[in-house]
Amino acid sequence: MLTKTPKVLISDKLSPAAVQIFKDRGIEVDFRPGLKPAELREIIGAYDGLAVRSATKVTRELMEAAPNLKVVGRAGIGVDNVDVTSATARGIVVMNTPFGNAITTAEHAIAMMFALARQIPEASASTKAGKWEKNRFMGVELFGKTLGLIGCGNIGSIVADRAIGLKMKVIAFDPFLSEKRALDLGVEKVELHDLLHRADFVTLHTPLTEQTKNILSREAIARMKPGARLINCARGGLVDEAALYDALKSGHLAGAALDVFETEPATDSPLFTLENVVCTPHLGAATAEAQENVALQVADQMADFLLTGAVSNAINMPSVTAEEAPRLKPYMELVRLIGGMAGQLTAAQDGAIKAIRVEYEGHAAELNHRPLTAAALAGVLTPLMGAVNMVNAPVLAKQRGIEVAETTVERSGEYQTLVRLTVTTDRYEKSIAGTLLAENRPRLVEIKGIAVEADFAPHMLYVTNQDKPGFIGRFGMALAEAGINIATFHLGRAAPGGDAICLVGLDGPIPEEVLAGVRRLPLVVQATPLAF
Ligand SMILES: NC(=O)C1=CN([C@@H]2O[C@H](COP(=O)(O)OP(=O)(O)OC[C@H]3O[C@@H](n4cnc5c(N)ncnc54)[C@H](O)[C@@H]3O)[C@@H](O)[C@H]2O)C=CC1
Ligand SMILES: O=C(O)CCC(=O)C(=O)O
Repeated sequence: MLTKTPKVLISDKLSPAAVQIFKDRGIEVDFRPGLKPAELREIIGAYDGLAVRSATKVTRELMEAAPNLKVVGRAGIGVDNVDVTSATARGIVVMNTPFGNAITTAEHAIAMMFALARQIPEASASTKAGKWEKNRFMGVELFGKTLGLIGCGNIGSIVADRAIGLKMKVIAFDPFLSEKRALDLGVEKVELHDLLHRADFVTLHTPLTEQTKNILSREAIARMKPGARLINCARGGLVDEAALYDALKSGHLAGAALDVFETEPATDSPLFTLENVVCTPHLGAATAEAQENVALQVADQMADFLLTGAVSNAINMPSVTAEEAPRLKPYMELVRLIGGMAGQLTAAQDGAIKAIRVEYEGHAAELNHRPLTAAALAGVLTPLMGAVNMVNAPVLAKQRGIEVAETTVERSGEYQTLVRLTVTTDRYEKSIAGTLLAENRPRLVEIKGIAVEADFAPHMLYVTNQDKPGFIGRFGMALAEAGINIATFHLGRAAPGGDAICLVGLDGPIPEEVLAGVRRLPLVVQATPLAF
């Protein structure tokens, strides 16, 4: 959430509805579709948000030039034009609009199937050329034919529904499709080789990922039923275009309808020379309704995020609803503080973190924990690794083999609400707990199981000492002699004469030589400056 007016750039042709939403929500917006990559890199540094369709390539290089960028919004479904890994590493939220253009794209796939079955584009061109070639265009019926869906998610299932209405038999290959869902949709779940062997029409509806890339390889195309027809309204990289050309040219396949291509814009392709190929220029989502839907949705989602912290349809972070965002806000601050304290103490003692556990007690147990845990991780990791936020923290923790656990205890203990964070390193386990007081004021209540009640201050000094007479006087003198004012002073101990803690709020950072002096005092075990 920002304190200054956020600034958003729209770099692709989005419906003007998006511009209006941003303006209405009080966000500064620039609408500049068609910028060249170098031009975009030059200006992106000024923006908090970037809204795109598929033309803008949101690369690592672009994001490196965007220190203020917090969110990339994709007005559409596929995010293969966004380097999500780099965005996550830089703490940038990537959102899409998973439903707004699904019906439109499914309708396009059905339209392409009809176009293929009845050779409509060729017949139209011939008729307009005054040829009246009634005998040239002999089609096939869809009725009773088998349609094979590769990918049966949002779009695939709408295609299935429409195809069943056309009395086609629908079979689907999708490893994530449950038998129950398949039954509900009225489709038969099959393996890919079975689908290729049986389908008269094959239609692709998967995202382009490392797993799906080239899913219709030369071998897979060779296994398709002779005379089958292929429809691709998903992504070009799913199909081996050279192998498809050969299969169409040899007559193994009867036709293909392609909305998407390996390289776009596709202005030249051997496939364009074939009569039995129908092409559209990535028009799957191109209806007035779909474009209005995705533009409104992306602008609202981005505005919610920038103005309130609410997160919907993010690819790389847990959701936070608009209702939850204000309730979570004070807890975000609390976990940032206790996480930051744990991180600073860990950094000072130089231990490799093995595990981080976050416990939510009382009211805190009722909240949406995933974003809170992500914010707590960010708090811990920032002092160790630099700018970490709740987007990249879980990934960074995983990369470093840190085990992350959450627990909830619904009944309250001494405090109505409590969050306790425990960091386990090679050498120790250290926990810090905090609560929220009236007006959501964060309050530290426990360090290493020792009760210490303290407010957080921008500059603090954390000292552990032996609980013996003389420490407080010598410590106070050491600071006083250096002209350092103690703003707040809190003590806690495990047992009389045992380990003790002293937490001091200071008006400014403690100078190195004074810190060294404190560390040399008798009874002091360690002293760590903290900044929040
Ligand atoms: N031509 C166009 O203008 C448009 C194209 N699209 C493309 O359509 C794709 C699908 O969109 P939705 O259906 O909304 O996505 P979705 O996420 O709802 O469905 C994708 C389905 O693919 C399945 N899948 C994943 N890996 C698979 C694999 N290895 N083999 C088989 N199935 C696999 C998933 O389980 C999921 O059910 C998008 O990712 C996008 O690339 C989307 C909108 C417009
Ligand atoms: O924005 C567009 O026109 C393309 C839509 C698309 O490919 C998608 O939503 O994945």
